[in-house]
Amino acid sequence: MKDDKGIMGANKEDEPLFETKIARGGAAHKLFSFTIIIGLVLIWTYRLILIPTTSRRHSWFNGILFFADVLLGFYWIITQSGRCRVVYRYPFKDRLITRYKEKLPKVDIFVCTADPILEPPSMVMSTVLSVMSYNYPTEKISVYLSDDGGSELTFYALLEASKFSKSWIPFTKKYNVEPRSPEVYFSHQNTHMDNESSFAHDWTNVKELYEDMKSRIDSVEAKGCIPGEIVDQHKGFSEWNSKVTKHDHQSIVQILAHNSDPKAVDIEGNRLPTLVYLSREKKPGWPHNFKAGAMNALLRVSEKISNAPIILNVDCDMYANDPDVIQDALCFFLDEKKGQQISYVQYPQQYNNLVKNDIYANVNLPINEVCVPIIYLTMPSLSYI
Ligand SMILES: O=c1ccn([C@@H]2O[C@H](COP(=O)(O)OP(=O)(O)O[C@H]3O[C@H](CO)[C@@H](O)[C@H](O)[C@H]3O)[C@@H](O)[C@H]2O)c(=O)[nH]1
Ligand SMILES: [Mn+2]
Repeated sequence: MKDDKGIMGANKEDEPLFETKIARGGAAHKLFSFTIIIGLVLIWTYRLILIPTTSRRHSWFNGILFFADVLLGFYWIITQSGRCRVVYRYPFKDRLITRYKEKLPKVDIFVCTADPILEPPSMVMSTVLSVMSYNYPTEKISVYLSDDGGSELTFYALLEASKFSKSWIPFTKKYNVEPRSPEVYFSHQNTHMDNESSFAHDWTNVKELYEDMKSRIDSVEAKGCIPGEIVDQHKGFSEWNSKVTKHDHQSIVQILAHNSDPKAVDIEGNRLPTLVYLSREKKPGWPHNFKAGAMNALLRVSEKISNAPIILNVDCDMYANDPDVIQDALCFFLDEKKGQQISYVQYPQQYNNLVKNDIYANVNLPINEVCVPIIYLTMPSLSYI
């Protein structure tokens, strides 16, 4: 008998957490590219050698054409850099879970919003609820909403979302529903369930709670201010007064749930993720640096509250269409051999609600469906609502 890595097979602890495979057909693509490069060089040579000398106007015009050909060829060559050696990466979540169990790291999730009119709070809450319900130990997740709109409407919406999360999170995990954005989930599954199963019962119940929450948020938004009886429900509203505007206000930080608080539990008694509202200080004349500025403020605030080693960032108009997003990313960060070289994992984005003609080509067919199709099957992606 040899050692563990011999006859007995590879030591489980040594197995990598992700695998990189080179796509097939690389040689054929290189050959194809090479023939195009030859074509390009021939066109350039043709232009250079056969510059018409009959008139100055002709040679000037031909010079411009030569320049255009060189530019187009150059751009084409640059695009080849991403296609000549396509690799696919496959994370092994099961190995991650069995190896790390209780030792899985804490994760801070940053959601940025900037304007309650352009980015309606009910939409932002679906994003927040989708990230709160990832398949990951809830006591290790902290969700921070950065509100550059400095709006009490967004704060109110987050308060509503924190109450609804007590039903939404256990529902998603019990039935493994996908996607975890309640707005997208219920708009895909909008038929009435009339059977007697416990799923149908829970589904109807949670859908009703969701619709109620959404209509409360939307009606407060339509009014443009928070009714007095709601203001009395939470001391956080005292941060707002008539002087607070989007561009001029003090820092506002409100912790709506903390996962070390034994009272912060869902309807089944499981710990809730930490949930924090942040609206960083703004003063007229001081550059706030948009999303980058918001991320800096989020780093400083989260450092004091949860200080997780891993940070996940989403825009407020996104949702994760795969609840295992965190586990997938951790396979790259925690891989014993290669993890130290990785500081950043980016998921592909897909766009929803596009107009039929997609005049700005947002659906990005060449990249999403031709160049990296397998990544879509194996990697989670963040989607725009
Ligand atoms: O002062 C600001 C301005 C924007 N945002 C947020 O930043 C995000 C992105 O802004 P958006 O205007 O929606 O830009 P998009 O073009 O939709 O987003 C793409 O482009 C951005 C800037 O290039 C990147 O930051 C995003 O991640 C990327 O998805 C949104 O959540 C905003 O709420 C702020 O937090 N503060
Ligand atoms: Mn956006």
